Amino acid sequence: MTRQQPIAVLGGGSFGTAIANLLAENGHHVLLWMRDPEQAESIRTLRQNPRYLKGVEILAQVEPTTDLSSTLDACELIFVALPSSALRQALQPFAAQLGGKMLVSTTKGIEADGFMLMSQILEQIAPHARIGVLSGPNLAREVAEHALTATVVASQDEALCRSVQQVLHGRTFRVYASADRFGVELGGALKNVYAIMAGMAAALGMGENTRSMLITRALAEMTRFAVKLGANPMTFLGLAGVGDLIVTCTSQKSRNFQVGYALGEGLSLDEAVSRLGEVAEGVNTIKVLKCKAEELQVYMPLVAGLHAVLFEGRTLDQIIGVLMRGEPKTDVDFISTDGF
Ligand SMILES: NC(=O)C1=CN([C@@H]2O[C@H](COP(=O)(O)OP(=O)(O)OC[C@H]3O[C@@H](n4cnc5c(N)ncnc54)[C@H](OP(=O)(O)O)[C@@H]3O)[C@@H](O)[C@H]2O)C=CC1
Ligand SMILES: O=C(CO)COP(=O)(O)O
Repeated sequence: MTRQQPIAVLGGGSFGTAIANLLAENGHHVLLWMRDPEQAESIRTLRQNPRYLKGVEILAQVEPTTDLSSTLDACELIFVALPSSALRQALQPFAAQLGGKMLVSTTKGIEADGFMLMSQILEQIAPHARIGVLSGPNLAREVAEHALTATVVASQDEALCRSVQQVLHGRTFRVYASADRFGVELGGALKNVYAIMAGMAAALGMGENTRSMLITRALAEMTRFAVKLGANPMTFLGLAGVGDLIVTCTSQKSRNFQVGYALGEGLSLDEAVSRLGEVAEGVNTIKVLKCKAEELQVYMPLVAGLHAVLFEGRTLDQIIGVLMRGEPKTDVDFISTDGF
């Protein structure tokens, strides 16, 4: 990739916009693809995204576009910041243009059919592309407002990791590399579910002990699940595991947390989602995860509990009772007993 070649960001939502601005700050020409011509025109003329990240100035080097085919042709490095529900449908028609490109998913969701992560979908659509993921504790607004932030680029393709580090690393944004693409991506998708629970607990006035218990047991539960799928548990101790879990379970800026908060205030799930008006991936992930955990026979009491409240007509009080009175367990699953 030459310095003159533009970099593509697909998706004109909060995260796509934040990433596009970071790249532009580092001197790159960015093609920010979105589906809505009116939104593109507003960005072109007002240098603000009218719907997402209000108040954030979009730099001149970010060029909004609605022409996906030309965007893909012009760029070798492509960040994908589309919701998980849209990624396959948006890119499948352009599969022939993706061979040899570096495709980096920033999307933290799971496709129900086949339990596929977004980078696996990219791999399926474009078997000859070079694939990576970007994930970590990266609330879009904080990234855009230059809060000191770290993230992880994960791929077995070391050159791809280096390219992403080169273009994104900057004054306020540090990019760490990992070879564990699956673990990094799974961490980003799973934590959304626990952020919904944390939002509910916050709305109900539960205390800091409760939040700490929830985060820690969530980490145990998601790690147990990931190990069953063959992931490396150590990845969950990094930014894309516990790092992202902490930020989404403690911040009102997290959309998944906000959905949980609204549920805790007594709104229905539909009301909570429509009040948000943005993507909260955890709402779909909880369904997919519950099924997969049952199929794999992984013990995930928090996931089962949230699912029961959202979709099986159980009350939160009933579920809290079940969780707290469950049989006593050991604290850390992965402590070796052979001398360490
Ligand atoms: N926001 C954050 O803090 C972070 C988000 N992420 C991940 O990034 C992904 C995107 O989230 P985010 O940017 O926040 O979401 P937003 O809700 O802010 O924006 C979603 C964007 O996707 C577009 N979109 C929706 N459906 C389609 C479609 N079928 N075709 C083309 N474009 C479509 C929307 O367009 P329109 O406006 O026209 O509907 C909008 O531009 C999620 O998986 C999220 O988990 C990752 C890290 C941080
Ligand atoms: O993934 C995120 C922060 O790392 C954003 O979380 P939300 O999608 O819940 O806003």
